[in-house]
Amino acid sequence: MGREFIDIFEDWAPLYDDSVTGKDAQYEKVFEHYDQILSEVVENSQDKVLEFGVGTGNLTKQLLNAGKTVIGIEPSTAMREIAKKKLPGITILDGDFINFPTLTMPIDSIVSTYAFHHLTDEEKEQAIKQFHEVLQPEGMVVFGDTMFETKEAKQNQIDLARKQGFKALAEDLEREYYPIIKTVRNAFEKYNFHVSFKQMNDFVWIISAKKLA
Ligand SMILES: C[S@@+](CC[C@H](N)C(=O)[O-])C[C@H]1O[C@@H](n2cnc3c(N)ncnc32)[C@H](O)[C@@H]1O
Repeated sequence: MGREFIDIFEDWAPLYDDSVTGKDAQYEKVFEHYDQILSEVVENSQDKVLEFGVGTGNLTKQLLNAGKTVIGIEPSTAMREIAKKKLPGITILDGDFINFPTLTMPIDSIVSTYAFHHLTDEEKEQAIKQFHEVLQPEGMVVFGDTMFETKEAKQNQIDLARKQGFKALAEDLEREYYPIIKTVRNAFEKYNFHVSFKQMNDFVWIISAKKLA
C-alpha cells in the first residue's frame, strides 16, 4: 500500500543519485547532509535489519559496510535494478511498508530514509502496528524523512519553494503525505514504542523508536 507514487520513482531512478548529491537545486536543501543522515540511521540500528524504500541502495551500502545483515524491500523495479547493479548479491525484494514477502530472519531493526511519507497517516499507523509485531524485543525503528513541527512550518516551506521558483518541490510537498511530528509521535506511542526525534536539516528528522514490551 502507499504505492501511488511509484511511477515517479520509475522515472527518477536513473537521475536519483544526482539529486542526493546536490545536483538538483530544488532538492539541495532536502538532501543537505545526506551522508550524515544515512550514517545516523546506521549508528542507531542493530544487526539484523529490514530496510524499506531502498531506492538506489545508498543506505543499504552503509549498513552492509557496518557489518549488518540487510533484507531490502523496494516497490520500484527501476530502483531495484540500480541497487542490485551497485550492490551485487544484496537481498532486495519487491514489496512496500505494508505488504512484503515473508521474512527469513528475525529482525531487530527496521530502517528507512526518505520513504515513510509515501504512506497516509492512517497507513503509517497500520505500518507501525506491524513493525511492533515484526521486531524482536527491544528492537528499533530508525527512519530519516521529511516532516514538520507544525502545519504552519510545512506551509512556510511550500511558500518558500514557490517563491524560489521550485515548482516541483512545492508540488511534491503538497502531493505526498509529509507528516506533522506530533502525529508520528502519537502513532508510535499508541503501538508501544518509546520515540525520539532529531532534526538533520530544514526538512529531515531522524525518528528513533524503541519497541517496549
Ligand atoms: C526518495 S526515495 C529514497 C531512496 C533511499 N532510501 C534514499 O534514502 O536515498 C523513496 C523510495 O521509496 C520508495 N517507495 C515509494 N512508495 C513506497 C512504499 N509505499 N513502501 C516502500 N517504499 C516506497 C520509492 O520507490 C523510492 O525508491
